[in-house]
Amino acid sequence: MAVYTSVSDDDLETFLKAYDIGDPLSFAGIAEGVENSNFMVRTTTGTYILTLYEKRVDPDDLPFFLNLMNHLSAKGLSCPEPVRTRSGEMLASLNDRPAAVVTFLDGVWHRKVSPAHCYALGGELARMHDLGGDFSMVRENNLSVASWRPLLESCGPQSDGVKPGLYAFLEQEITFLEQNWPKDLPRGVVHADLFPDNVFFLGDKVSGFIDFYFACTDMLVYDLAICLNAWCFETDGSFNVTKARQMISSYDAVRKLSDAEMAALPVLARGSATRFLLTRLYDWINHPEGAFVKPKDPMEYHRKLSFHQSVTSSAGYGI
Ligand SMILES: Nc1ncnc2c1ncn2[C@@H]1O[C@H](COP(=O)(O)OP(=O)(O)O)[C@@H](O)[C@H]1O
Ligand SMILES: N[C@@H](CCOP(=O)(O)O)C(=O)O
Repeated sequence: MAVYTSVSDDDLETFLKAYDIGDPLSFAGIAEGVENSNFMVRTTTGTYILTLYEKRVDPDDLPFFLNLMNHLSAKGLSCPEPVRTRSGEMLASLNDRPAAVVTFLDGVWHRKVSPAHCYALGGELARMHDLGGDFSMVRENNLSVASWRPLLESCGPQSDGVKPGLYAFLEQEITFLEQNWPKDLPRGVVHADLFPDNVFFLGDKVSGFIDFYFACTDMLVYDLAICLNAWCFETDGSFNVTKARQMISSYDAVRKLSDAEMAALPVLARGSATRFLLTRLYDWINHPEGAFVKPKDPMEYHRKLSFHQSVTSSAGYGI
């Protein structure tokens, strides 16, 4: 349940007076999500999402996220569009939290992913990268390779309580990644968390991307590596090469991948698996007793990382 901060009907009514979106008809907290408090607000003019940004989001990053969604939606990508207040602001404040209202996207996300979904995702991801090409703001990826060793150190010896030998395994992997991380690949705006729960579909077509709160400036093909991890493994841990081939080929049809980008996929997939293993491990070790958001399983990403360690070229991904 991701509603950390409650909002009363009176608070909402007063808050919405700053916007030109009509009068509230209904208002409900949204159970899904983990980072922020989200509410669905129906008004006389339509349906909107109200987000109150919680402590894991740095308020200084909010202008990047909101301007990015504004930029991409103006260019025709289906993603939440920040609604401005009557005085023209995308960012407001409610109950001592930074807050924003964005447009509601139709569609559902799929727990059971098909090759057709992967095909649709690859093309839309490439389109997002193209449309982000002239976005002028920059936000460095604070969860990239330079952050992994300090993150592991902050997990400390408790890591081995999750799996014996995990600390040494990760230390060795991080050393490999620090030495082999690509430096000269095309960069731009990446979503950086495009998991199935952040991609809505209507039928087999992508109807929108949500949750841009890890978006940053990084190697474009790193986003594809994140998607290979999040979309192409089966629940039994096996890698589905058909899904990977569908995703990579549809991406490549919209935005041509260079030989260097293709060749970098295995190391980027290792890096992406390491990133999610580490953040999940940190949350697993540090989640407060009785917290209502269940931490995600770090070992899922240990298994994914072990698979990528066995991949020697992009042929391992069906291409
Ligand atoms: N623009 C939107 N349109 C429709 N539903 C949305 C939108 N934004 C968020 N949601 C709903 O809220 C849930 C949580 O949103 P998300 O941004 O993933 O939260 P968090 O950042 O806390 O993980 C989503 O799974 C979806 O159900
Ligand atoms: N996708 C990440 C966790 C971030 O959750 P989200 O609800 O903000 O997408 C993971 O699976 O580790």
